[in-house]
Amino acid sequence: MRSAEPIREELPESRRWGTRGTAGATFAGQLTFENVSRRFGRTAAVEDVSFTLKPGEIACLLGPSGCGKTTLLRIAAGIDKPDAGRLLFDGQEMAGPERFVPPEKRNIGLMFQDFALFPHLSIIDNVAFGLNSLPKGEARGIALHALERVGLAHYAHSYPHNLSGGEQQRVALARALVPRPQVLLMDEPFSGLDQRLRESVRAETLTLLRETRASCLLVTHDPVEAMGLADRIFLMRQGRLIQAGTPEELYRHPADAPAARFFSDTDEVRGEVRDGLVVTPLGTFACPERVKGPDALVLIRPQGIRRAAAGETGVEGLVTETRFQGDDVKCRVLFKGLDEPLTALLGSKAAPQRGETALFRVDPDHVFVFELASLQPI
Ligand SMILES: Nc1ncnc2c1ncn2[C@@H]1O[C@H](COP(=O)(O)OP(=O)(O)OP(=O)(O)O)[C@@H](O)[C@H]1O
Repeated sequence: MRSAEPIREELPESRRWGTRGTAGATFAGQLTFENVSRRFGRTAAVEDVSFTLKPGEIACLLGPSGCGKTTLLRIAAGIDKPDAGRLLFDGQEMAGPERFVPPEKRNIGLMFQDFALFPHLSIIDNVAFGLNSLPKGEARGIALHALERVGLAHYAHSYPHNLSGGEQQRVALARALVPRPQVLLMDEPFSGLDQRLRESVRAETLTLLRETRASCLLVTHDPVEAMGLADRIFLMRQGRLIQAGTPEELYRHPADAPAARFFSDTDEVRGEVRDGLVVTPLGTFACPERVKGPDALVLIRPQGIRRAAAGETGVEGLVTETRFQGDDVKCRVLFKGLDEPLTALLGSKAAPQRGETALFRVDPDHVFVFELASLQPI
């Protein structure tokens, strides 16, 4: 049903979201967690976490279920309070021993995984909901502009149940962005979407976030999603911040063995530390200073094992299993000196047959050496 009310008014420049590439006047906020802890009974949901989300940055809180990501987001939003430590917004204390600023005074936007659109409100009224301090006509004008930007203006007078999951997600994003929050907090915003849709909605979300210039802290348990979206990743485990860095830093230089395992499949072999090197049946690798020996845990990514080229030396391995995967073939290769085969991801054109013996080389960029004690799973 179409409303008779006008929904478009001339907007002052500063209230417009703006068309692609012409973001309005929002100044991105900086969010600082300073030694934040939160307990629930005997559970330490968050323990002594410190980090800063920089202005305009898109960062992911990444970690397995129950590691404290949502608790941190709730503390940032003001839905929950820390037991210890402080939360600062642009240097001002929002939560701490002396002070608590309520959610509505924080200029922080929130978007949760179930989108939480109001079923009884039209799409345009859902988007205009957070603009209740403005006259209705102006609020609807801004909402319509935001809907145009996410390509859904034609649904302005429909209701949430008429829209697909991906469309509802875009409406929720428009709703979260129209009040021009300085920081947007998103909790698993793509988890309700199927795989194919997820990628396109994720790309669109990234474009919109860059356009509106809001700083964004996004919770996910999916390392691929975090690497595709984030300027920086904060990796959490059991309530603690394990590592912070760019996706490349975390992927190439994981802080510990569970962090390496979290970012991709790995096989593990034991190495012997000798004169600053670690010796394994697959070759000798540099040994980082943190590993004292005499034994070391060596993690090898499947993409780090390749076939030796003609004339190259290599380690002999027997291919015990092959699985075609399109561009790649996943092989299980048994090397001399090891009890179990390792997984190698080989280009399908160069892949050996099952039962074949071939020479292999291991790329040190995909090898990570840690103390042997680091067997704890993430
Ligand atoms: N209100 C609560 N009462 C009791 N325990 C809680 C409460 N909220 C969180 N916890 C516990 O705190 C820990 C961290 O929970 P949190 O929801 O922050 O983790 P998460 O990383 O966001 O997990 P998920 O990805 O499953 O949402 C968990 O052990 C959880 O059971």
